[in-house]
Parts: sequence; C-alpha cells; structure tokens
Amino acid sequence: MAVTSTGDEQARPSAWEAAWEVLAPVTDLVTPMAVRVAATLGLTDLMAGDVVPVEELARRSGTDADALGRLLRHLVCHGVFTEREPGRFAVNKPAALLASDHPSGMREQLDLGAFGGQMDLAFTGLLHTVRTGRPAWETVFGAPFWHHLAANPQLSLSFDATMAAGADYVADAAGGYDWSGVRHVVDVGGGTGALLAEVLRAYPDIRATLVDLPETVDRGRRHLAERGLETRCEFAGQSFFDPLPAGGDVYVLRRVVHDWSDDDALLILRRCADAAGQRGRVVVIDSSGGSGADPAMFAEMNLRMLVLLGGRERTAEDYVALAAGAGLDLADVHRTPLGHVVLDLRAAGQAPQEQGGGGSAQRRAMYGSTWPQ
Ligand SMILES: C[S@@+](CC[C@H](N)C(=O)[O-])C[C@H]1O[C@@H](n2cnc3c(N)ncnc32)[C@H](O)[C@@H]1O
Repeated sequence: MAVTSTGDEQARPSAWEAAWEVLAPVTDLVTPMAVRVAATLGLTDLMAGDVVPVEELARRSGTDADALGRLLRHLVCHGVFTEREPGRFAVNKPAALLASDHPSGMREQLDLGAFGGQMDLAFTGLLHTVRTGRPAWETVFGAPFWHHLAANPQLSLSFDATMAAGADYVADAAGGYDWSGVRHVVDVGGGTGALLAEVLRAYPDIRATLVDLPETVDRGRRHLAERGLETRCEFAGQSFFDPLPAGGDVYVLRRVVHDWSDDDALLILRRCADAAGQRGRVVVIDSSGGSGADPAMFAEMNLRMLVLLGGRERTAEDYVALAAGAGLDLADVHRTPLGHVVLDLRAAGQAPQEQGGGGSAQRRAMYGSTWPQ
C-alpha cells in the first residue's frame, strides 16, 4: 500500500522528541562522560597541536581505534575537538581547555581517576542518598569518604591538590579577614597549608600551627618548606575531634564545617572554642552560604556535601545558630569578593556588640585596603 504524506507529520515532533528537547540538557549522561574520558586520556595533550589520524591517537593513548573514533565523533558533534578530514582529529578552542597546563585545572578536575572525577562518579549513588539521607560515596566506593581517601594515597594526594588549587580563591579567603594584631593562627583542617602560606607571607610576624590528618600535614610541611615558611609553623597531625593545640589567638576553619553534619560540626566548633578560650577567636570561612549567595551554587554544594560526606551547606544564620551551641557569639560576618563567607566568633559575652551593623560595613570597607600587597 502506498503511503501518502501531507508533510504535517514531519513538522510535528513526537511526544518523545518534544520531551527530550526540554530534558536532554539536564539528563544526558553520554556527553559529560565522553568529555571526562577525553580528559582522563589526555587527548588534548596527545594531539600536541597537530591533526592526528585516529589510529595514531589510539596508539598514543593506548585505546581501541574504533572506539576512540566513535568517542571523538560524538564530541565533535557537541563542539569539542574537530575532525579536519575523515578520521583525522585536532584540538579546537573548547578542547584546548582540556590541556594539562591550562590554568583552569579543568583536565585534572574531570579526570575520572583523580578526585574531581571520583567526586562526580559518587553521584551514580544519588538515588541511595535521596532514599536514605546517607552519603552515596560510601556505597559507590565501599567506604566513607575520609576512610576511602586514607586507603588510597594517590586519591588523597589529588584531593589535597584540588583543595589547594586556585591561587586567587585562596588569596580571597586569606584577604577576607583582618589578621593585623594576630600573633598565632591555628588552621584547623588546614589541608596542605595553602591559606596559611598566604597569611604568613603577608604578615611576617605571625606564627602558625597547621592541624590536619597526619599524611596531609606531612604534605603541608613540605609545601610550607618550599616557600621558606616552615620555621614559623608548628605541625599537628591529629584529628580535630581531639583537643586542639593551645596557644592560638585565632582558630580558623576554612571549608571544614560544611563537610560535617550538625552534630559533628558542633563537636569541631567546641574543640576550637575550648582551645581559643575567653580571649581567642574562632574564624569560620566557608564558600557559598548566606544571603546574596548564588542560589544555584548553594543548592548544588548542599547536595554535593550530602552525597560525598553527609555534610551540608549553611547560611550565615545557620552558622551563628550552630556556633551558639559551642558557646560562641558572632562578632562580625561578611562576604568576600569571590563569595567566601567569613564569620568572626568569640566566646559568649566576649564579642563586641555591633552598632547598627557597623562592624560588617566597616569590614567590607576595610577589605582590600588592609590586606598587604
Ligand atoms: C574540604 S578540606 C579543606 C582544607 C582547607 N581548609 C581548605 O580550605 O582548602 C577538609 C580538610 O579536613 C581534613 N580532615 C578531615 N577529617 C579530619 C579530622 N578528623 N581531623 C583533622 N582534619 C581532618 C581533611 O584532611 C581536609 O584537609
């Protein structure tokens, strides 16, 4: 039987096509995985600016030429890499962002074997998290986040490097607090000492203690030694759930509290409050909380923290309520240019009373002018 067409059938998308057009940008897993595989294999580096036959690229990357060709053709359809002639591929502008030496650090972040890629793969367990309220990480990788890192030194190294990356972002966090007059800063969960290095470099009279898990502290010692700063530092490889070194006048927690549930976060804040005593300060620096934050970024980080660690993103108001449970009052809070939220906390009764919000306004005005170049 002859099929006659009015032409209307082609103009009207099927229900599936109409739904897919709306949902594809938020559901497609093929393209994001393809980009990650290209980053993991280091294809941009391996092309080294040439037009490379797929067989040669397969040889260089230790992959199957047919499969690699299919991967690249899919990516070319989405604007990443270009196929100059059939079977011969080259780097274009988006693909150039995947070079190992690109300052964005994007290749490392997308590498499926490195921390960034593993973090994304944890989301294959999102359904478990939503059903149970528990971190997907422990079911996807078979152990809770910090245990898994401890058992995988390469991954732990990659995590530390990810945390220390972004010189402008670290400088923004360090510049978000007025360190003048501080004698001894204790960075609690301070990673490999990126923040401390900024503070010590800018304030030659300040001494510091780096507190973190032992292997991370060892890396921090090397990091600070390379910058000639280790003689002004003490190193405490220990848990921050145990009593903290005494003697600091500022105990800083940067991007630590959001890793933890309210109960655990309270324990950490109590350890800081105990060590800081009546005269010391506890400074919480976090990444995306509070009014004025990008709501999409806040929502994503809030979900990420749960999926990875069982933690949560908090607003400044949430932090103030949590800190009150640890016997700490808010002396000041403000936001830095790159979006860190900085809370200056003191033992209850010791915080100076802000008059008409002047403290925050003053800190905002001081930012940039007090931070030494
Ligand atoms: C998200 S990272 C933040 C690191 C650093 N403060 C920064 O902003 O880059 C959290 C840090 O907490 C450390 N950490 C996790 N559990 C810890 C524990 N029980 N005691 C001490 N440090 C811990 C990790 O090793 C890691 O360096």
